[in-house]
Amino acid sequence: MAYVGIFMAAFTFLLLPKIWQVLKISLWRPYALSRSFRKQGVKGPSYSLFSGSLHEMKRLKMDAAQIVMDTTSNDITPRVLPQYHKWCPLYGETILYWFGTRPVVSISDPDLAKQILSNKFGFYVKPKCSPAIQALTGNGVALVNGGEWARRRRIVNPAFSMDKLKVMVKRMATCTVAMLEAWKDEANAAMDQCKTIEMNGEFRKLTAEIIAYTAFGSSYSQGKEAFEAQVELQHYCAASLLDVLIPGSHYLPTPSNLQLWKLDRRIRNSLRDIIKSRLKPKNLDCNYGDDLLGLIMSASENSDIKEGPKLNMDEIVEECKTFFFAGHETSSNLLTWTVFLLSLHQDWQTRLREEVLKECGLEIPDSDMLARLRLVNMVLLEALRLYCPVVEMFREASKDMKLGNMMIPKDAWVSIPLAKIHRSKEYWGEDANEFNPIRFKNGISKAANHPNAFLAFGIGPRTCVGQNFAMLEAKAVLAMVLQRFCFSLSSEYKHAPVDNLALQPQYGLPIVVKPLLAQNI
Ligand code: HEM
Repeated sequence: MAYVGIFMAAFTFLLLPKIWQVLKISLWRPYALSRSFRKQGVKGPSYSLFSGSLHEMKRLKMDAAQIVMDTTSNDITPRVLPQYHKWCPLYGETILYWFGTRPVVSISDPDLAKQILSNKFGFYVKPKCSPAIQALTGNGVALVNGGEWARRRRIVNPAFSMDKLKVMVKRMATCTVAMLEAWKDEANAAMDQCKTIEMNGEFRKLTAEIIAYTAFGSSYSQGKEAFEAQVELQHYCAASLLDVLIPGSHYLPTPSNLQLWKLDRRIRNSLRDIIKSRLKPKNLDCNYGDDLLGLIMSASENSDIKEGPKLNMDEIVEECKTFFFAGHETSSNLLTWTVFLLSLHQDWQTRLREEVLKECGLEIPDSDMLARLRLVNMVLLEALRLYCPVVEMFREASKDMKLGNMMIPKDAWVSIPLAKIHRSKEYWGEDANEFNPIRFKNGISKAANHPNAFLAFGIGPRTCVGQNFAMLEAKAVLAMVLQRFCFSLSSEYKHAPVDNLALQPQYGLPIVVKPLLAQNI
């Protein structure tokens, strides 16, 4: 009898509160929040126990992945953001849905997006990612929040200043020449001097080379090894994005966790070795080199940061991973989609080639030449608008927040679907889905009838730290391609943009390249 009493007492005091907690999170809160949002005029798909809207989203994504679009259509939302394509006609532009038990409010109004992304007090924070995503992207400046973020951003910023980037253009060009030489050899070996090349794969390799070279300079081959493991890791993460997260499951030695831990160890060890080799013999003037790693190590030593210590070894490792992840997928996809658009719009390809030959001749472009490429810049921005590598951004409300006419409760997420905002007719006009680089002739803020309708690099304090790097890299690579080749879309191409952590062509981008005979470079 006594045991039963003890059991009942334990049940009452230990288990009941837990059960109540689970019921509150998985039943009561979704019910109460759905009601409260409905009163504020915000509707959405109904909540399913534990999985929220995840199963529906997964199903819609799987169905969308079967669609092959018309090659000339730039309307990628049904394929890339199928959930909004289905839900918006039913519930309106602002939608409440559920990542498991977590409420997410999707915002498509640039004014509200600006309020979220530019919040002065940092009340909308970056949401905590799954351990797999953290291992992949690095728990660096892109993921941390608050004072920790400010400390890291201050250390990282100077490495991306324009004068430092100018030096890096040479390294970007060196990597590009090697790739283009290989293309030329392959094309010249063909009877008709034409060669079909899968551009997405080529640009991924190239941007990985560039980031490894600009990040690690002389330690480049060691850095490449680490980054190759990171690419492998990406396959595990992309597959698990819409899985329902079971608390604690990342500690279990499942086959995929074991593989993930192994890759993570390999990445860390390689990066630690590189950093250690820079530290000895100890550099007295704290000059660790002019590559990204060296600049960050120097900035960390020299900075007059009051709050908190300078970056330690593990933190530098995380920043290196962040640069690689943030810097190579996005940039390669910008190049991929720009080449795709220029293959379809041969008139623009000719115009850009004329501009490049006028400003750079047949020389390897330097940063001053690149700065004069106005049309190239406009085309890159238009490619970023139509095929933005990051299709959606998320933030978490760190306290109850008033947003427009809505109350966003603490812990709720807000999503900003860039790909949708970028093709809204309300902001971009009737030709929102057309390729029209001229719209950027007076700069980004005047391209649409709302100054914040272009969000490819984010806005506010957490805007992309590598955007100048990315634009210089894209201009340099594109200019060098245009100097040497004309190109057109292969008949094998299937138009199927897909969001695998960045916007990619699902079946690759086969492009027919032909060396320009007049340009013997
Ligand atoms: C076309 C190329 C690129 C695009 C479209 C892009 C896009 C973005 C976007 C949208 C954000 C903001 C994300 C958010 O607020 O949730 C971001 C942040 C960031 N990007 Fe990029 N990015 C590109 C290239 C790069 C490169 C080349 C690097 C570094 C080498 C880089 C490093 C970062 C970092 C570190 C952050 C986090 C900044 C912070 O939170 O303070 N990005 N990027």
